[in-house]
Amino acid sequence: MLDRIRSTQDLRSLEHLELVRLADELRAETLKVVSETGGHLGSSLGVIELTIAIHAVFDTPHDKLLWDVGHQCYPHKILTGRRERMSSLRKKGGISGFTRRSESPYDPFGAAHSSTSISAGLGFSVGFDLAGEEGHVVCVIGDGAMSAGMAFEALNNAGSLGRRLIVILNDNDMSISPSTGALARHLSRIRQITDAPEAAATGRHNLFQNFGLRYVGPIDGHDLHTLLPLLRSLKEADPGPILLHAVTRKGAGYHHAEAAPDKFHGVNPFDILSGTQVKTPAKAPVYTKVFANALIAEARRDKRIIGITAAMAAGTGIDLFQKEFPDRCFDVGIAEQHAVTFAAGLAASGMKPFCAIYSSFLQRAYDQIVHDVALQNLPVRFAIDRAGLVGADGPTHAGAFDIGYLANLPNFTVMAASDEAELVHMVSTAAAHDSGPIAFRYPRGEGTGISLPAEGQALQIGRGRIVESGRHVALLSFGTRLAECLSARRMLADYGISVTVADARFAKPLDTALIAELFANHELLLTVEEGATGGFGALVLHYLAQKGMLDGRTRIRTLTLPDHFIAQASPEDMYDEARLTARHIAGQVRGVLAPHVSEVINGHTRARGGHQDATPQVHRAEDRG
Ligand SMILES: Cc1ncc(C[n+]2csc(CCOP(=O)(O)OP(=O)(O)O)c2C)c(N)n1
Ligand SMILES: CC(=O)[C@@H](O)[C@H](O)COP(=O)(O)O
Ligand SMILES: [Mg+2]
Repeated sequence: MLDRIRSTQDLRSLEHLELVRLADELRAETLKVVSETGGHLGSSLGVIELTIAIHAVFDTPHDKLLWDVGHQCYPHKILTGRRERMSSLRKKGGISGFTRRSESPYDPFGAAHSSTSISAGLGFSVGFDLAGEEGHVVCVIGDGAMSAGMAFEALNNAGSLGRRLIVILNDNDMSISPSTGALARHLSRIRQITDAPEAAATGRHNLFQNFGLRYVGPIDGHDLHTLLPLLRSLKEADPGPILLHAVTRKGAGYHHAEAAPDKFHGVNPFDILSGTQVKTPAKAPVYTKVFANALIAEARRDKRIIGITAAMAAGTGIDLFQKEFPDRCFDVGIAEQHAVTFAAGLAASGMKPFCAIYSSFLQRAYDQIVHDVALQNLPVRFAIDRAGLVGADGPTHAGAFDIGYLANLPNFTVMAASDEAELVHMVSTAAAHDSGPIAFRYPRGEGTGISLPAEGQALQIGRGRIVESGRHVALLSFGTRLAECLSARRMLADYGISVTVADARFAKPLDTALIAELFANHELLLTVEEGATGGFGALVLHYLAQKGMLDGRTRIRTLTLPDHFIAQASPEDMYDEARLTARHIAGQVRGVLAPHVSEVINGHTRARGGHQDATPQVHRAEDRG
């Protein structure tokens, strides 16, 4: 059956029973693809029937189908002309793991960050009206995504505008982990109506109806015999917003995923029979685990320490904290804005809240960071995981901007761990720092393998460290590019170029003494960061300019992420494209010095402050204080 589908037009010509058979084939194909590529399995298996029914009833791509988050879009992609390319899913040059406008007309709107579909869908609906065009808009949003404030902003507007819009709530009672919050309870109450008709009366006026949407359901989201006629009737219904409540099972049709829907939310390639995922042996602990253990150690000493996550308990390691401190741990649902201001309230009440949020998801809470935290100088601690480039999730999940968007805020202290030992110390530093907001960032994945300190030591705020000394060039790293800087140092030694490598540790407050010394005592200062332009390097330049030190005698370059979004690939390949690897750093040094390299190496450079041979007398590597 699947072989007959070249476009959704073909799908619309299938008989009912052929669609039922197609569902089995589509489920098997989705399972096979993801077992080979890895990716978001559970949510994709949960929408097989919904995907078929929507494309069978609506005239896609003219009618717009929006997938919230988009992580469940693999069956949609298989049915909309991308079947042959699915083996490239989430790989370099391959199919994205989320919907993308540039990929297909069947993807009218990109996604990956949750809870955007109703807003965008309403935009398309009003767009049809204003263009005088007939068209339907269907938004599929999960119960987890529905818990975000943005979804309610959209419902509020949709309910009042009264435009034609079909919202399908894909309710599997799961986010990544089990759904939390009052909405989850409300949905479970509504779901019970199917089992207890007498309860129907009480369920009549549910939340969605009170928002002005016609509510239909709850129905079995896996039953095509129900879905197909119902969607056809909704398509012909009078214009106005409708919410269809479809009850599904995350991982439906694959027993391993149904039994452990959290474990099968995002998977590595796996063996279908056993459900065993392929895992490369870890060379070092992952940063997330190091953070969680360090926070637990601090929380044992200080009962004011609170852990907060926005529906990413496992992803941030807060689930480990929750095991030991259930009363001091809060999963607020997909609600980053609320998480930040909730933390601000806790800080104002004398607690020590640690808000553990991925860098890219934290973008959603920027005004709360500025208005509720920075402006009031409240000591909220931000544990920013997935800083820098993350790999298969691609540009939507890149932690590219937090340095710039935090270090420009008054009262903030902004740190980046250069390795997992530094991360332990930064957790202690944040725990001890009660005079204002403080953030520390660290990447997805494994550390360097450096031995971890038995106990974290609070760092002296605003102090960086020299890791290796040299004479000609200084590499000042902010974050985990430090390892690449040390490799570049070894490469440059082969050309007779002697390199100092320093770990800035802080983007705010800057270690101005270290920067001034490095700048005064080297031919070239290079800053390196896993962030977009306008972050650490810009702040160093700003400082040197303000001090009138940019006199041309010392050269300076700032290495940052490029001014374009980098498509998914392995993190290594993405950093290669970003030109932030050791060979790029070394190449940049040689490029800048090229015309003068012999003078530089032989010490016959321009008249300078007489420090030619002095190794900068600043903080030593062992100086943790
Ligand atoms: C703003 C934002 N925060 C967090 C996430 C991480 N995330 C991806 S999927 C997901 C759970 C979504 O649950 P639901 O909408 O119910 O979809 P399901 O996986 O159950 O199909 C979360 C929290 C995200 N994508 N965007
Ligand atoms: C779809 C989504 O946003 C999450 O599932 C995200 O992909 C998790 O990222 P990590 O795999 O880095 O935890
Ligand atoms: Mg769900």
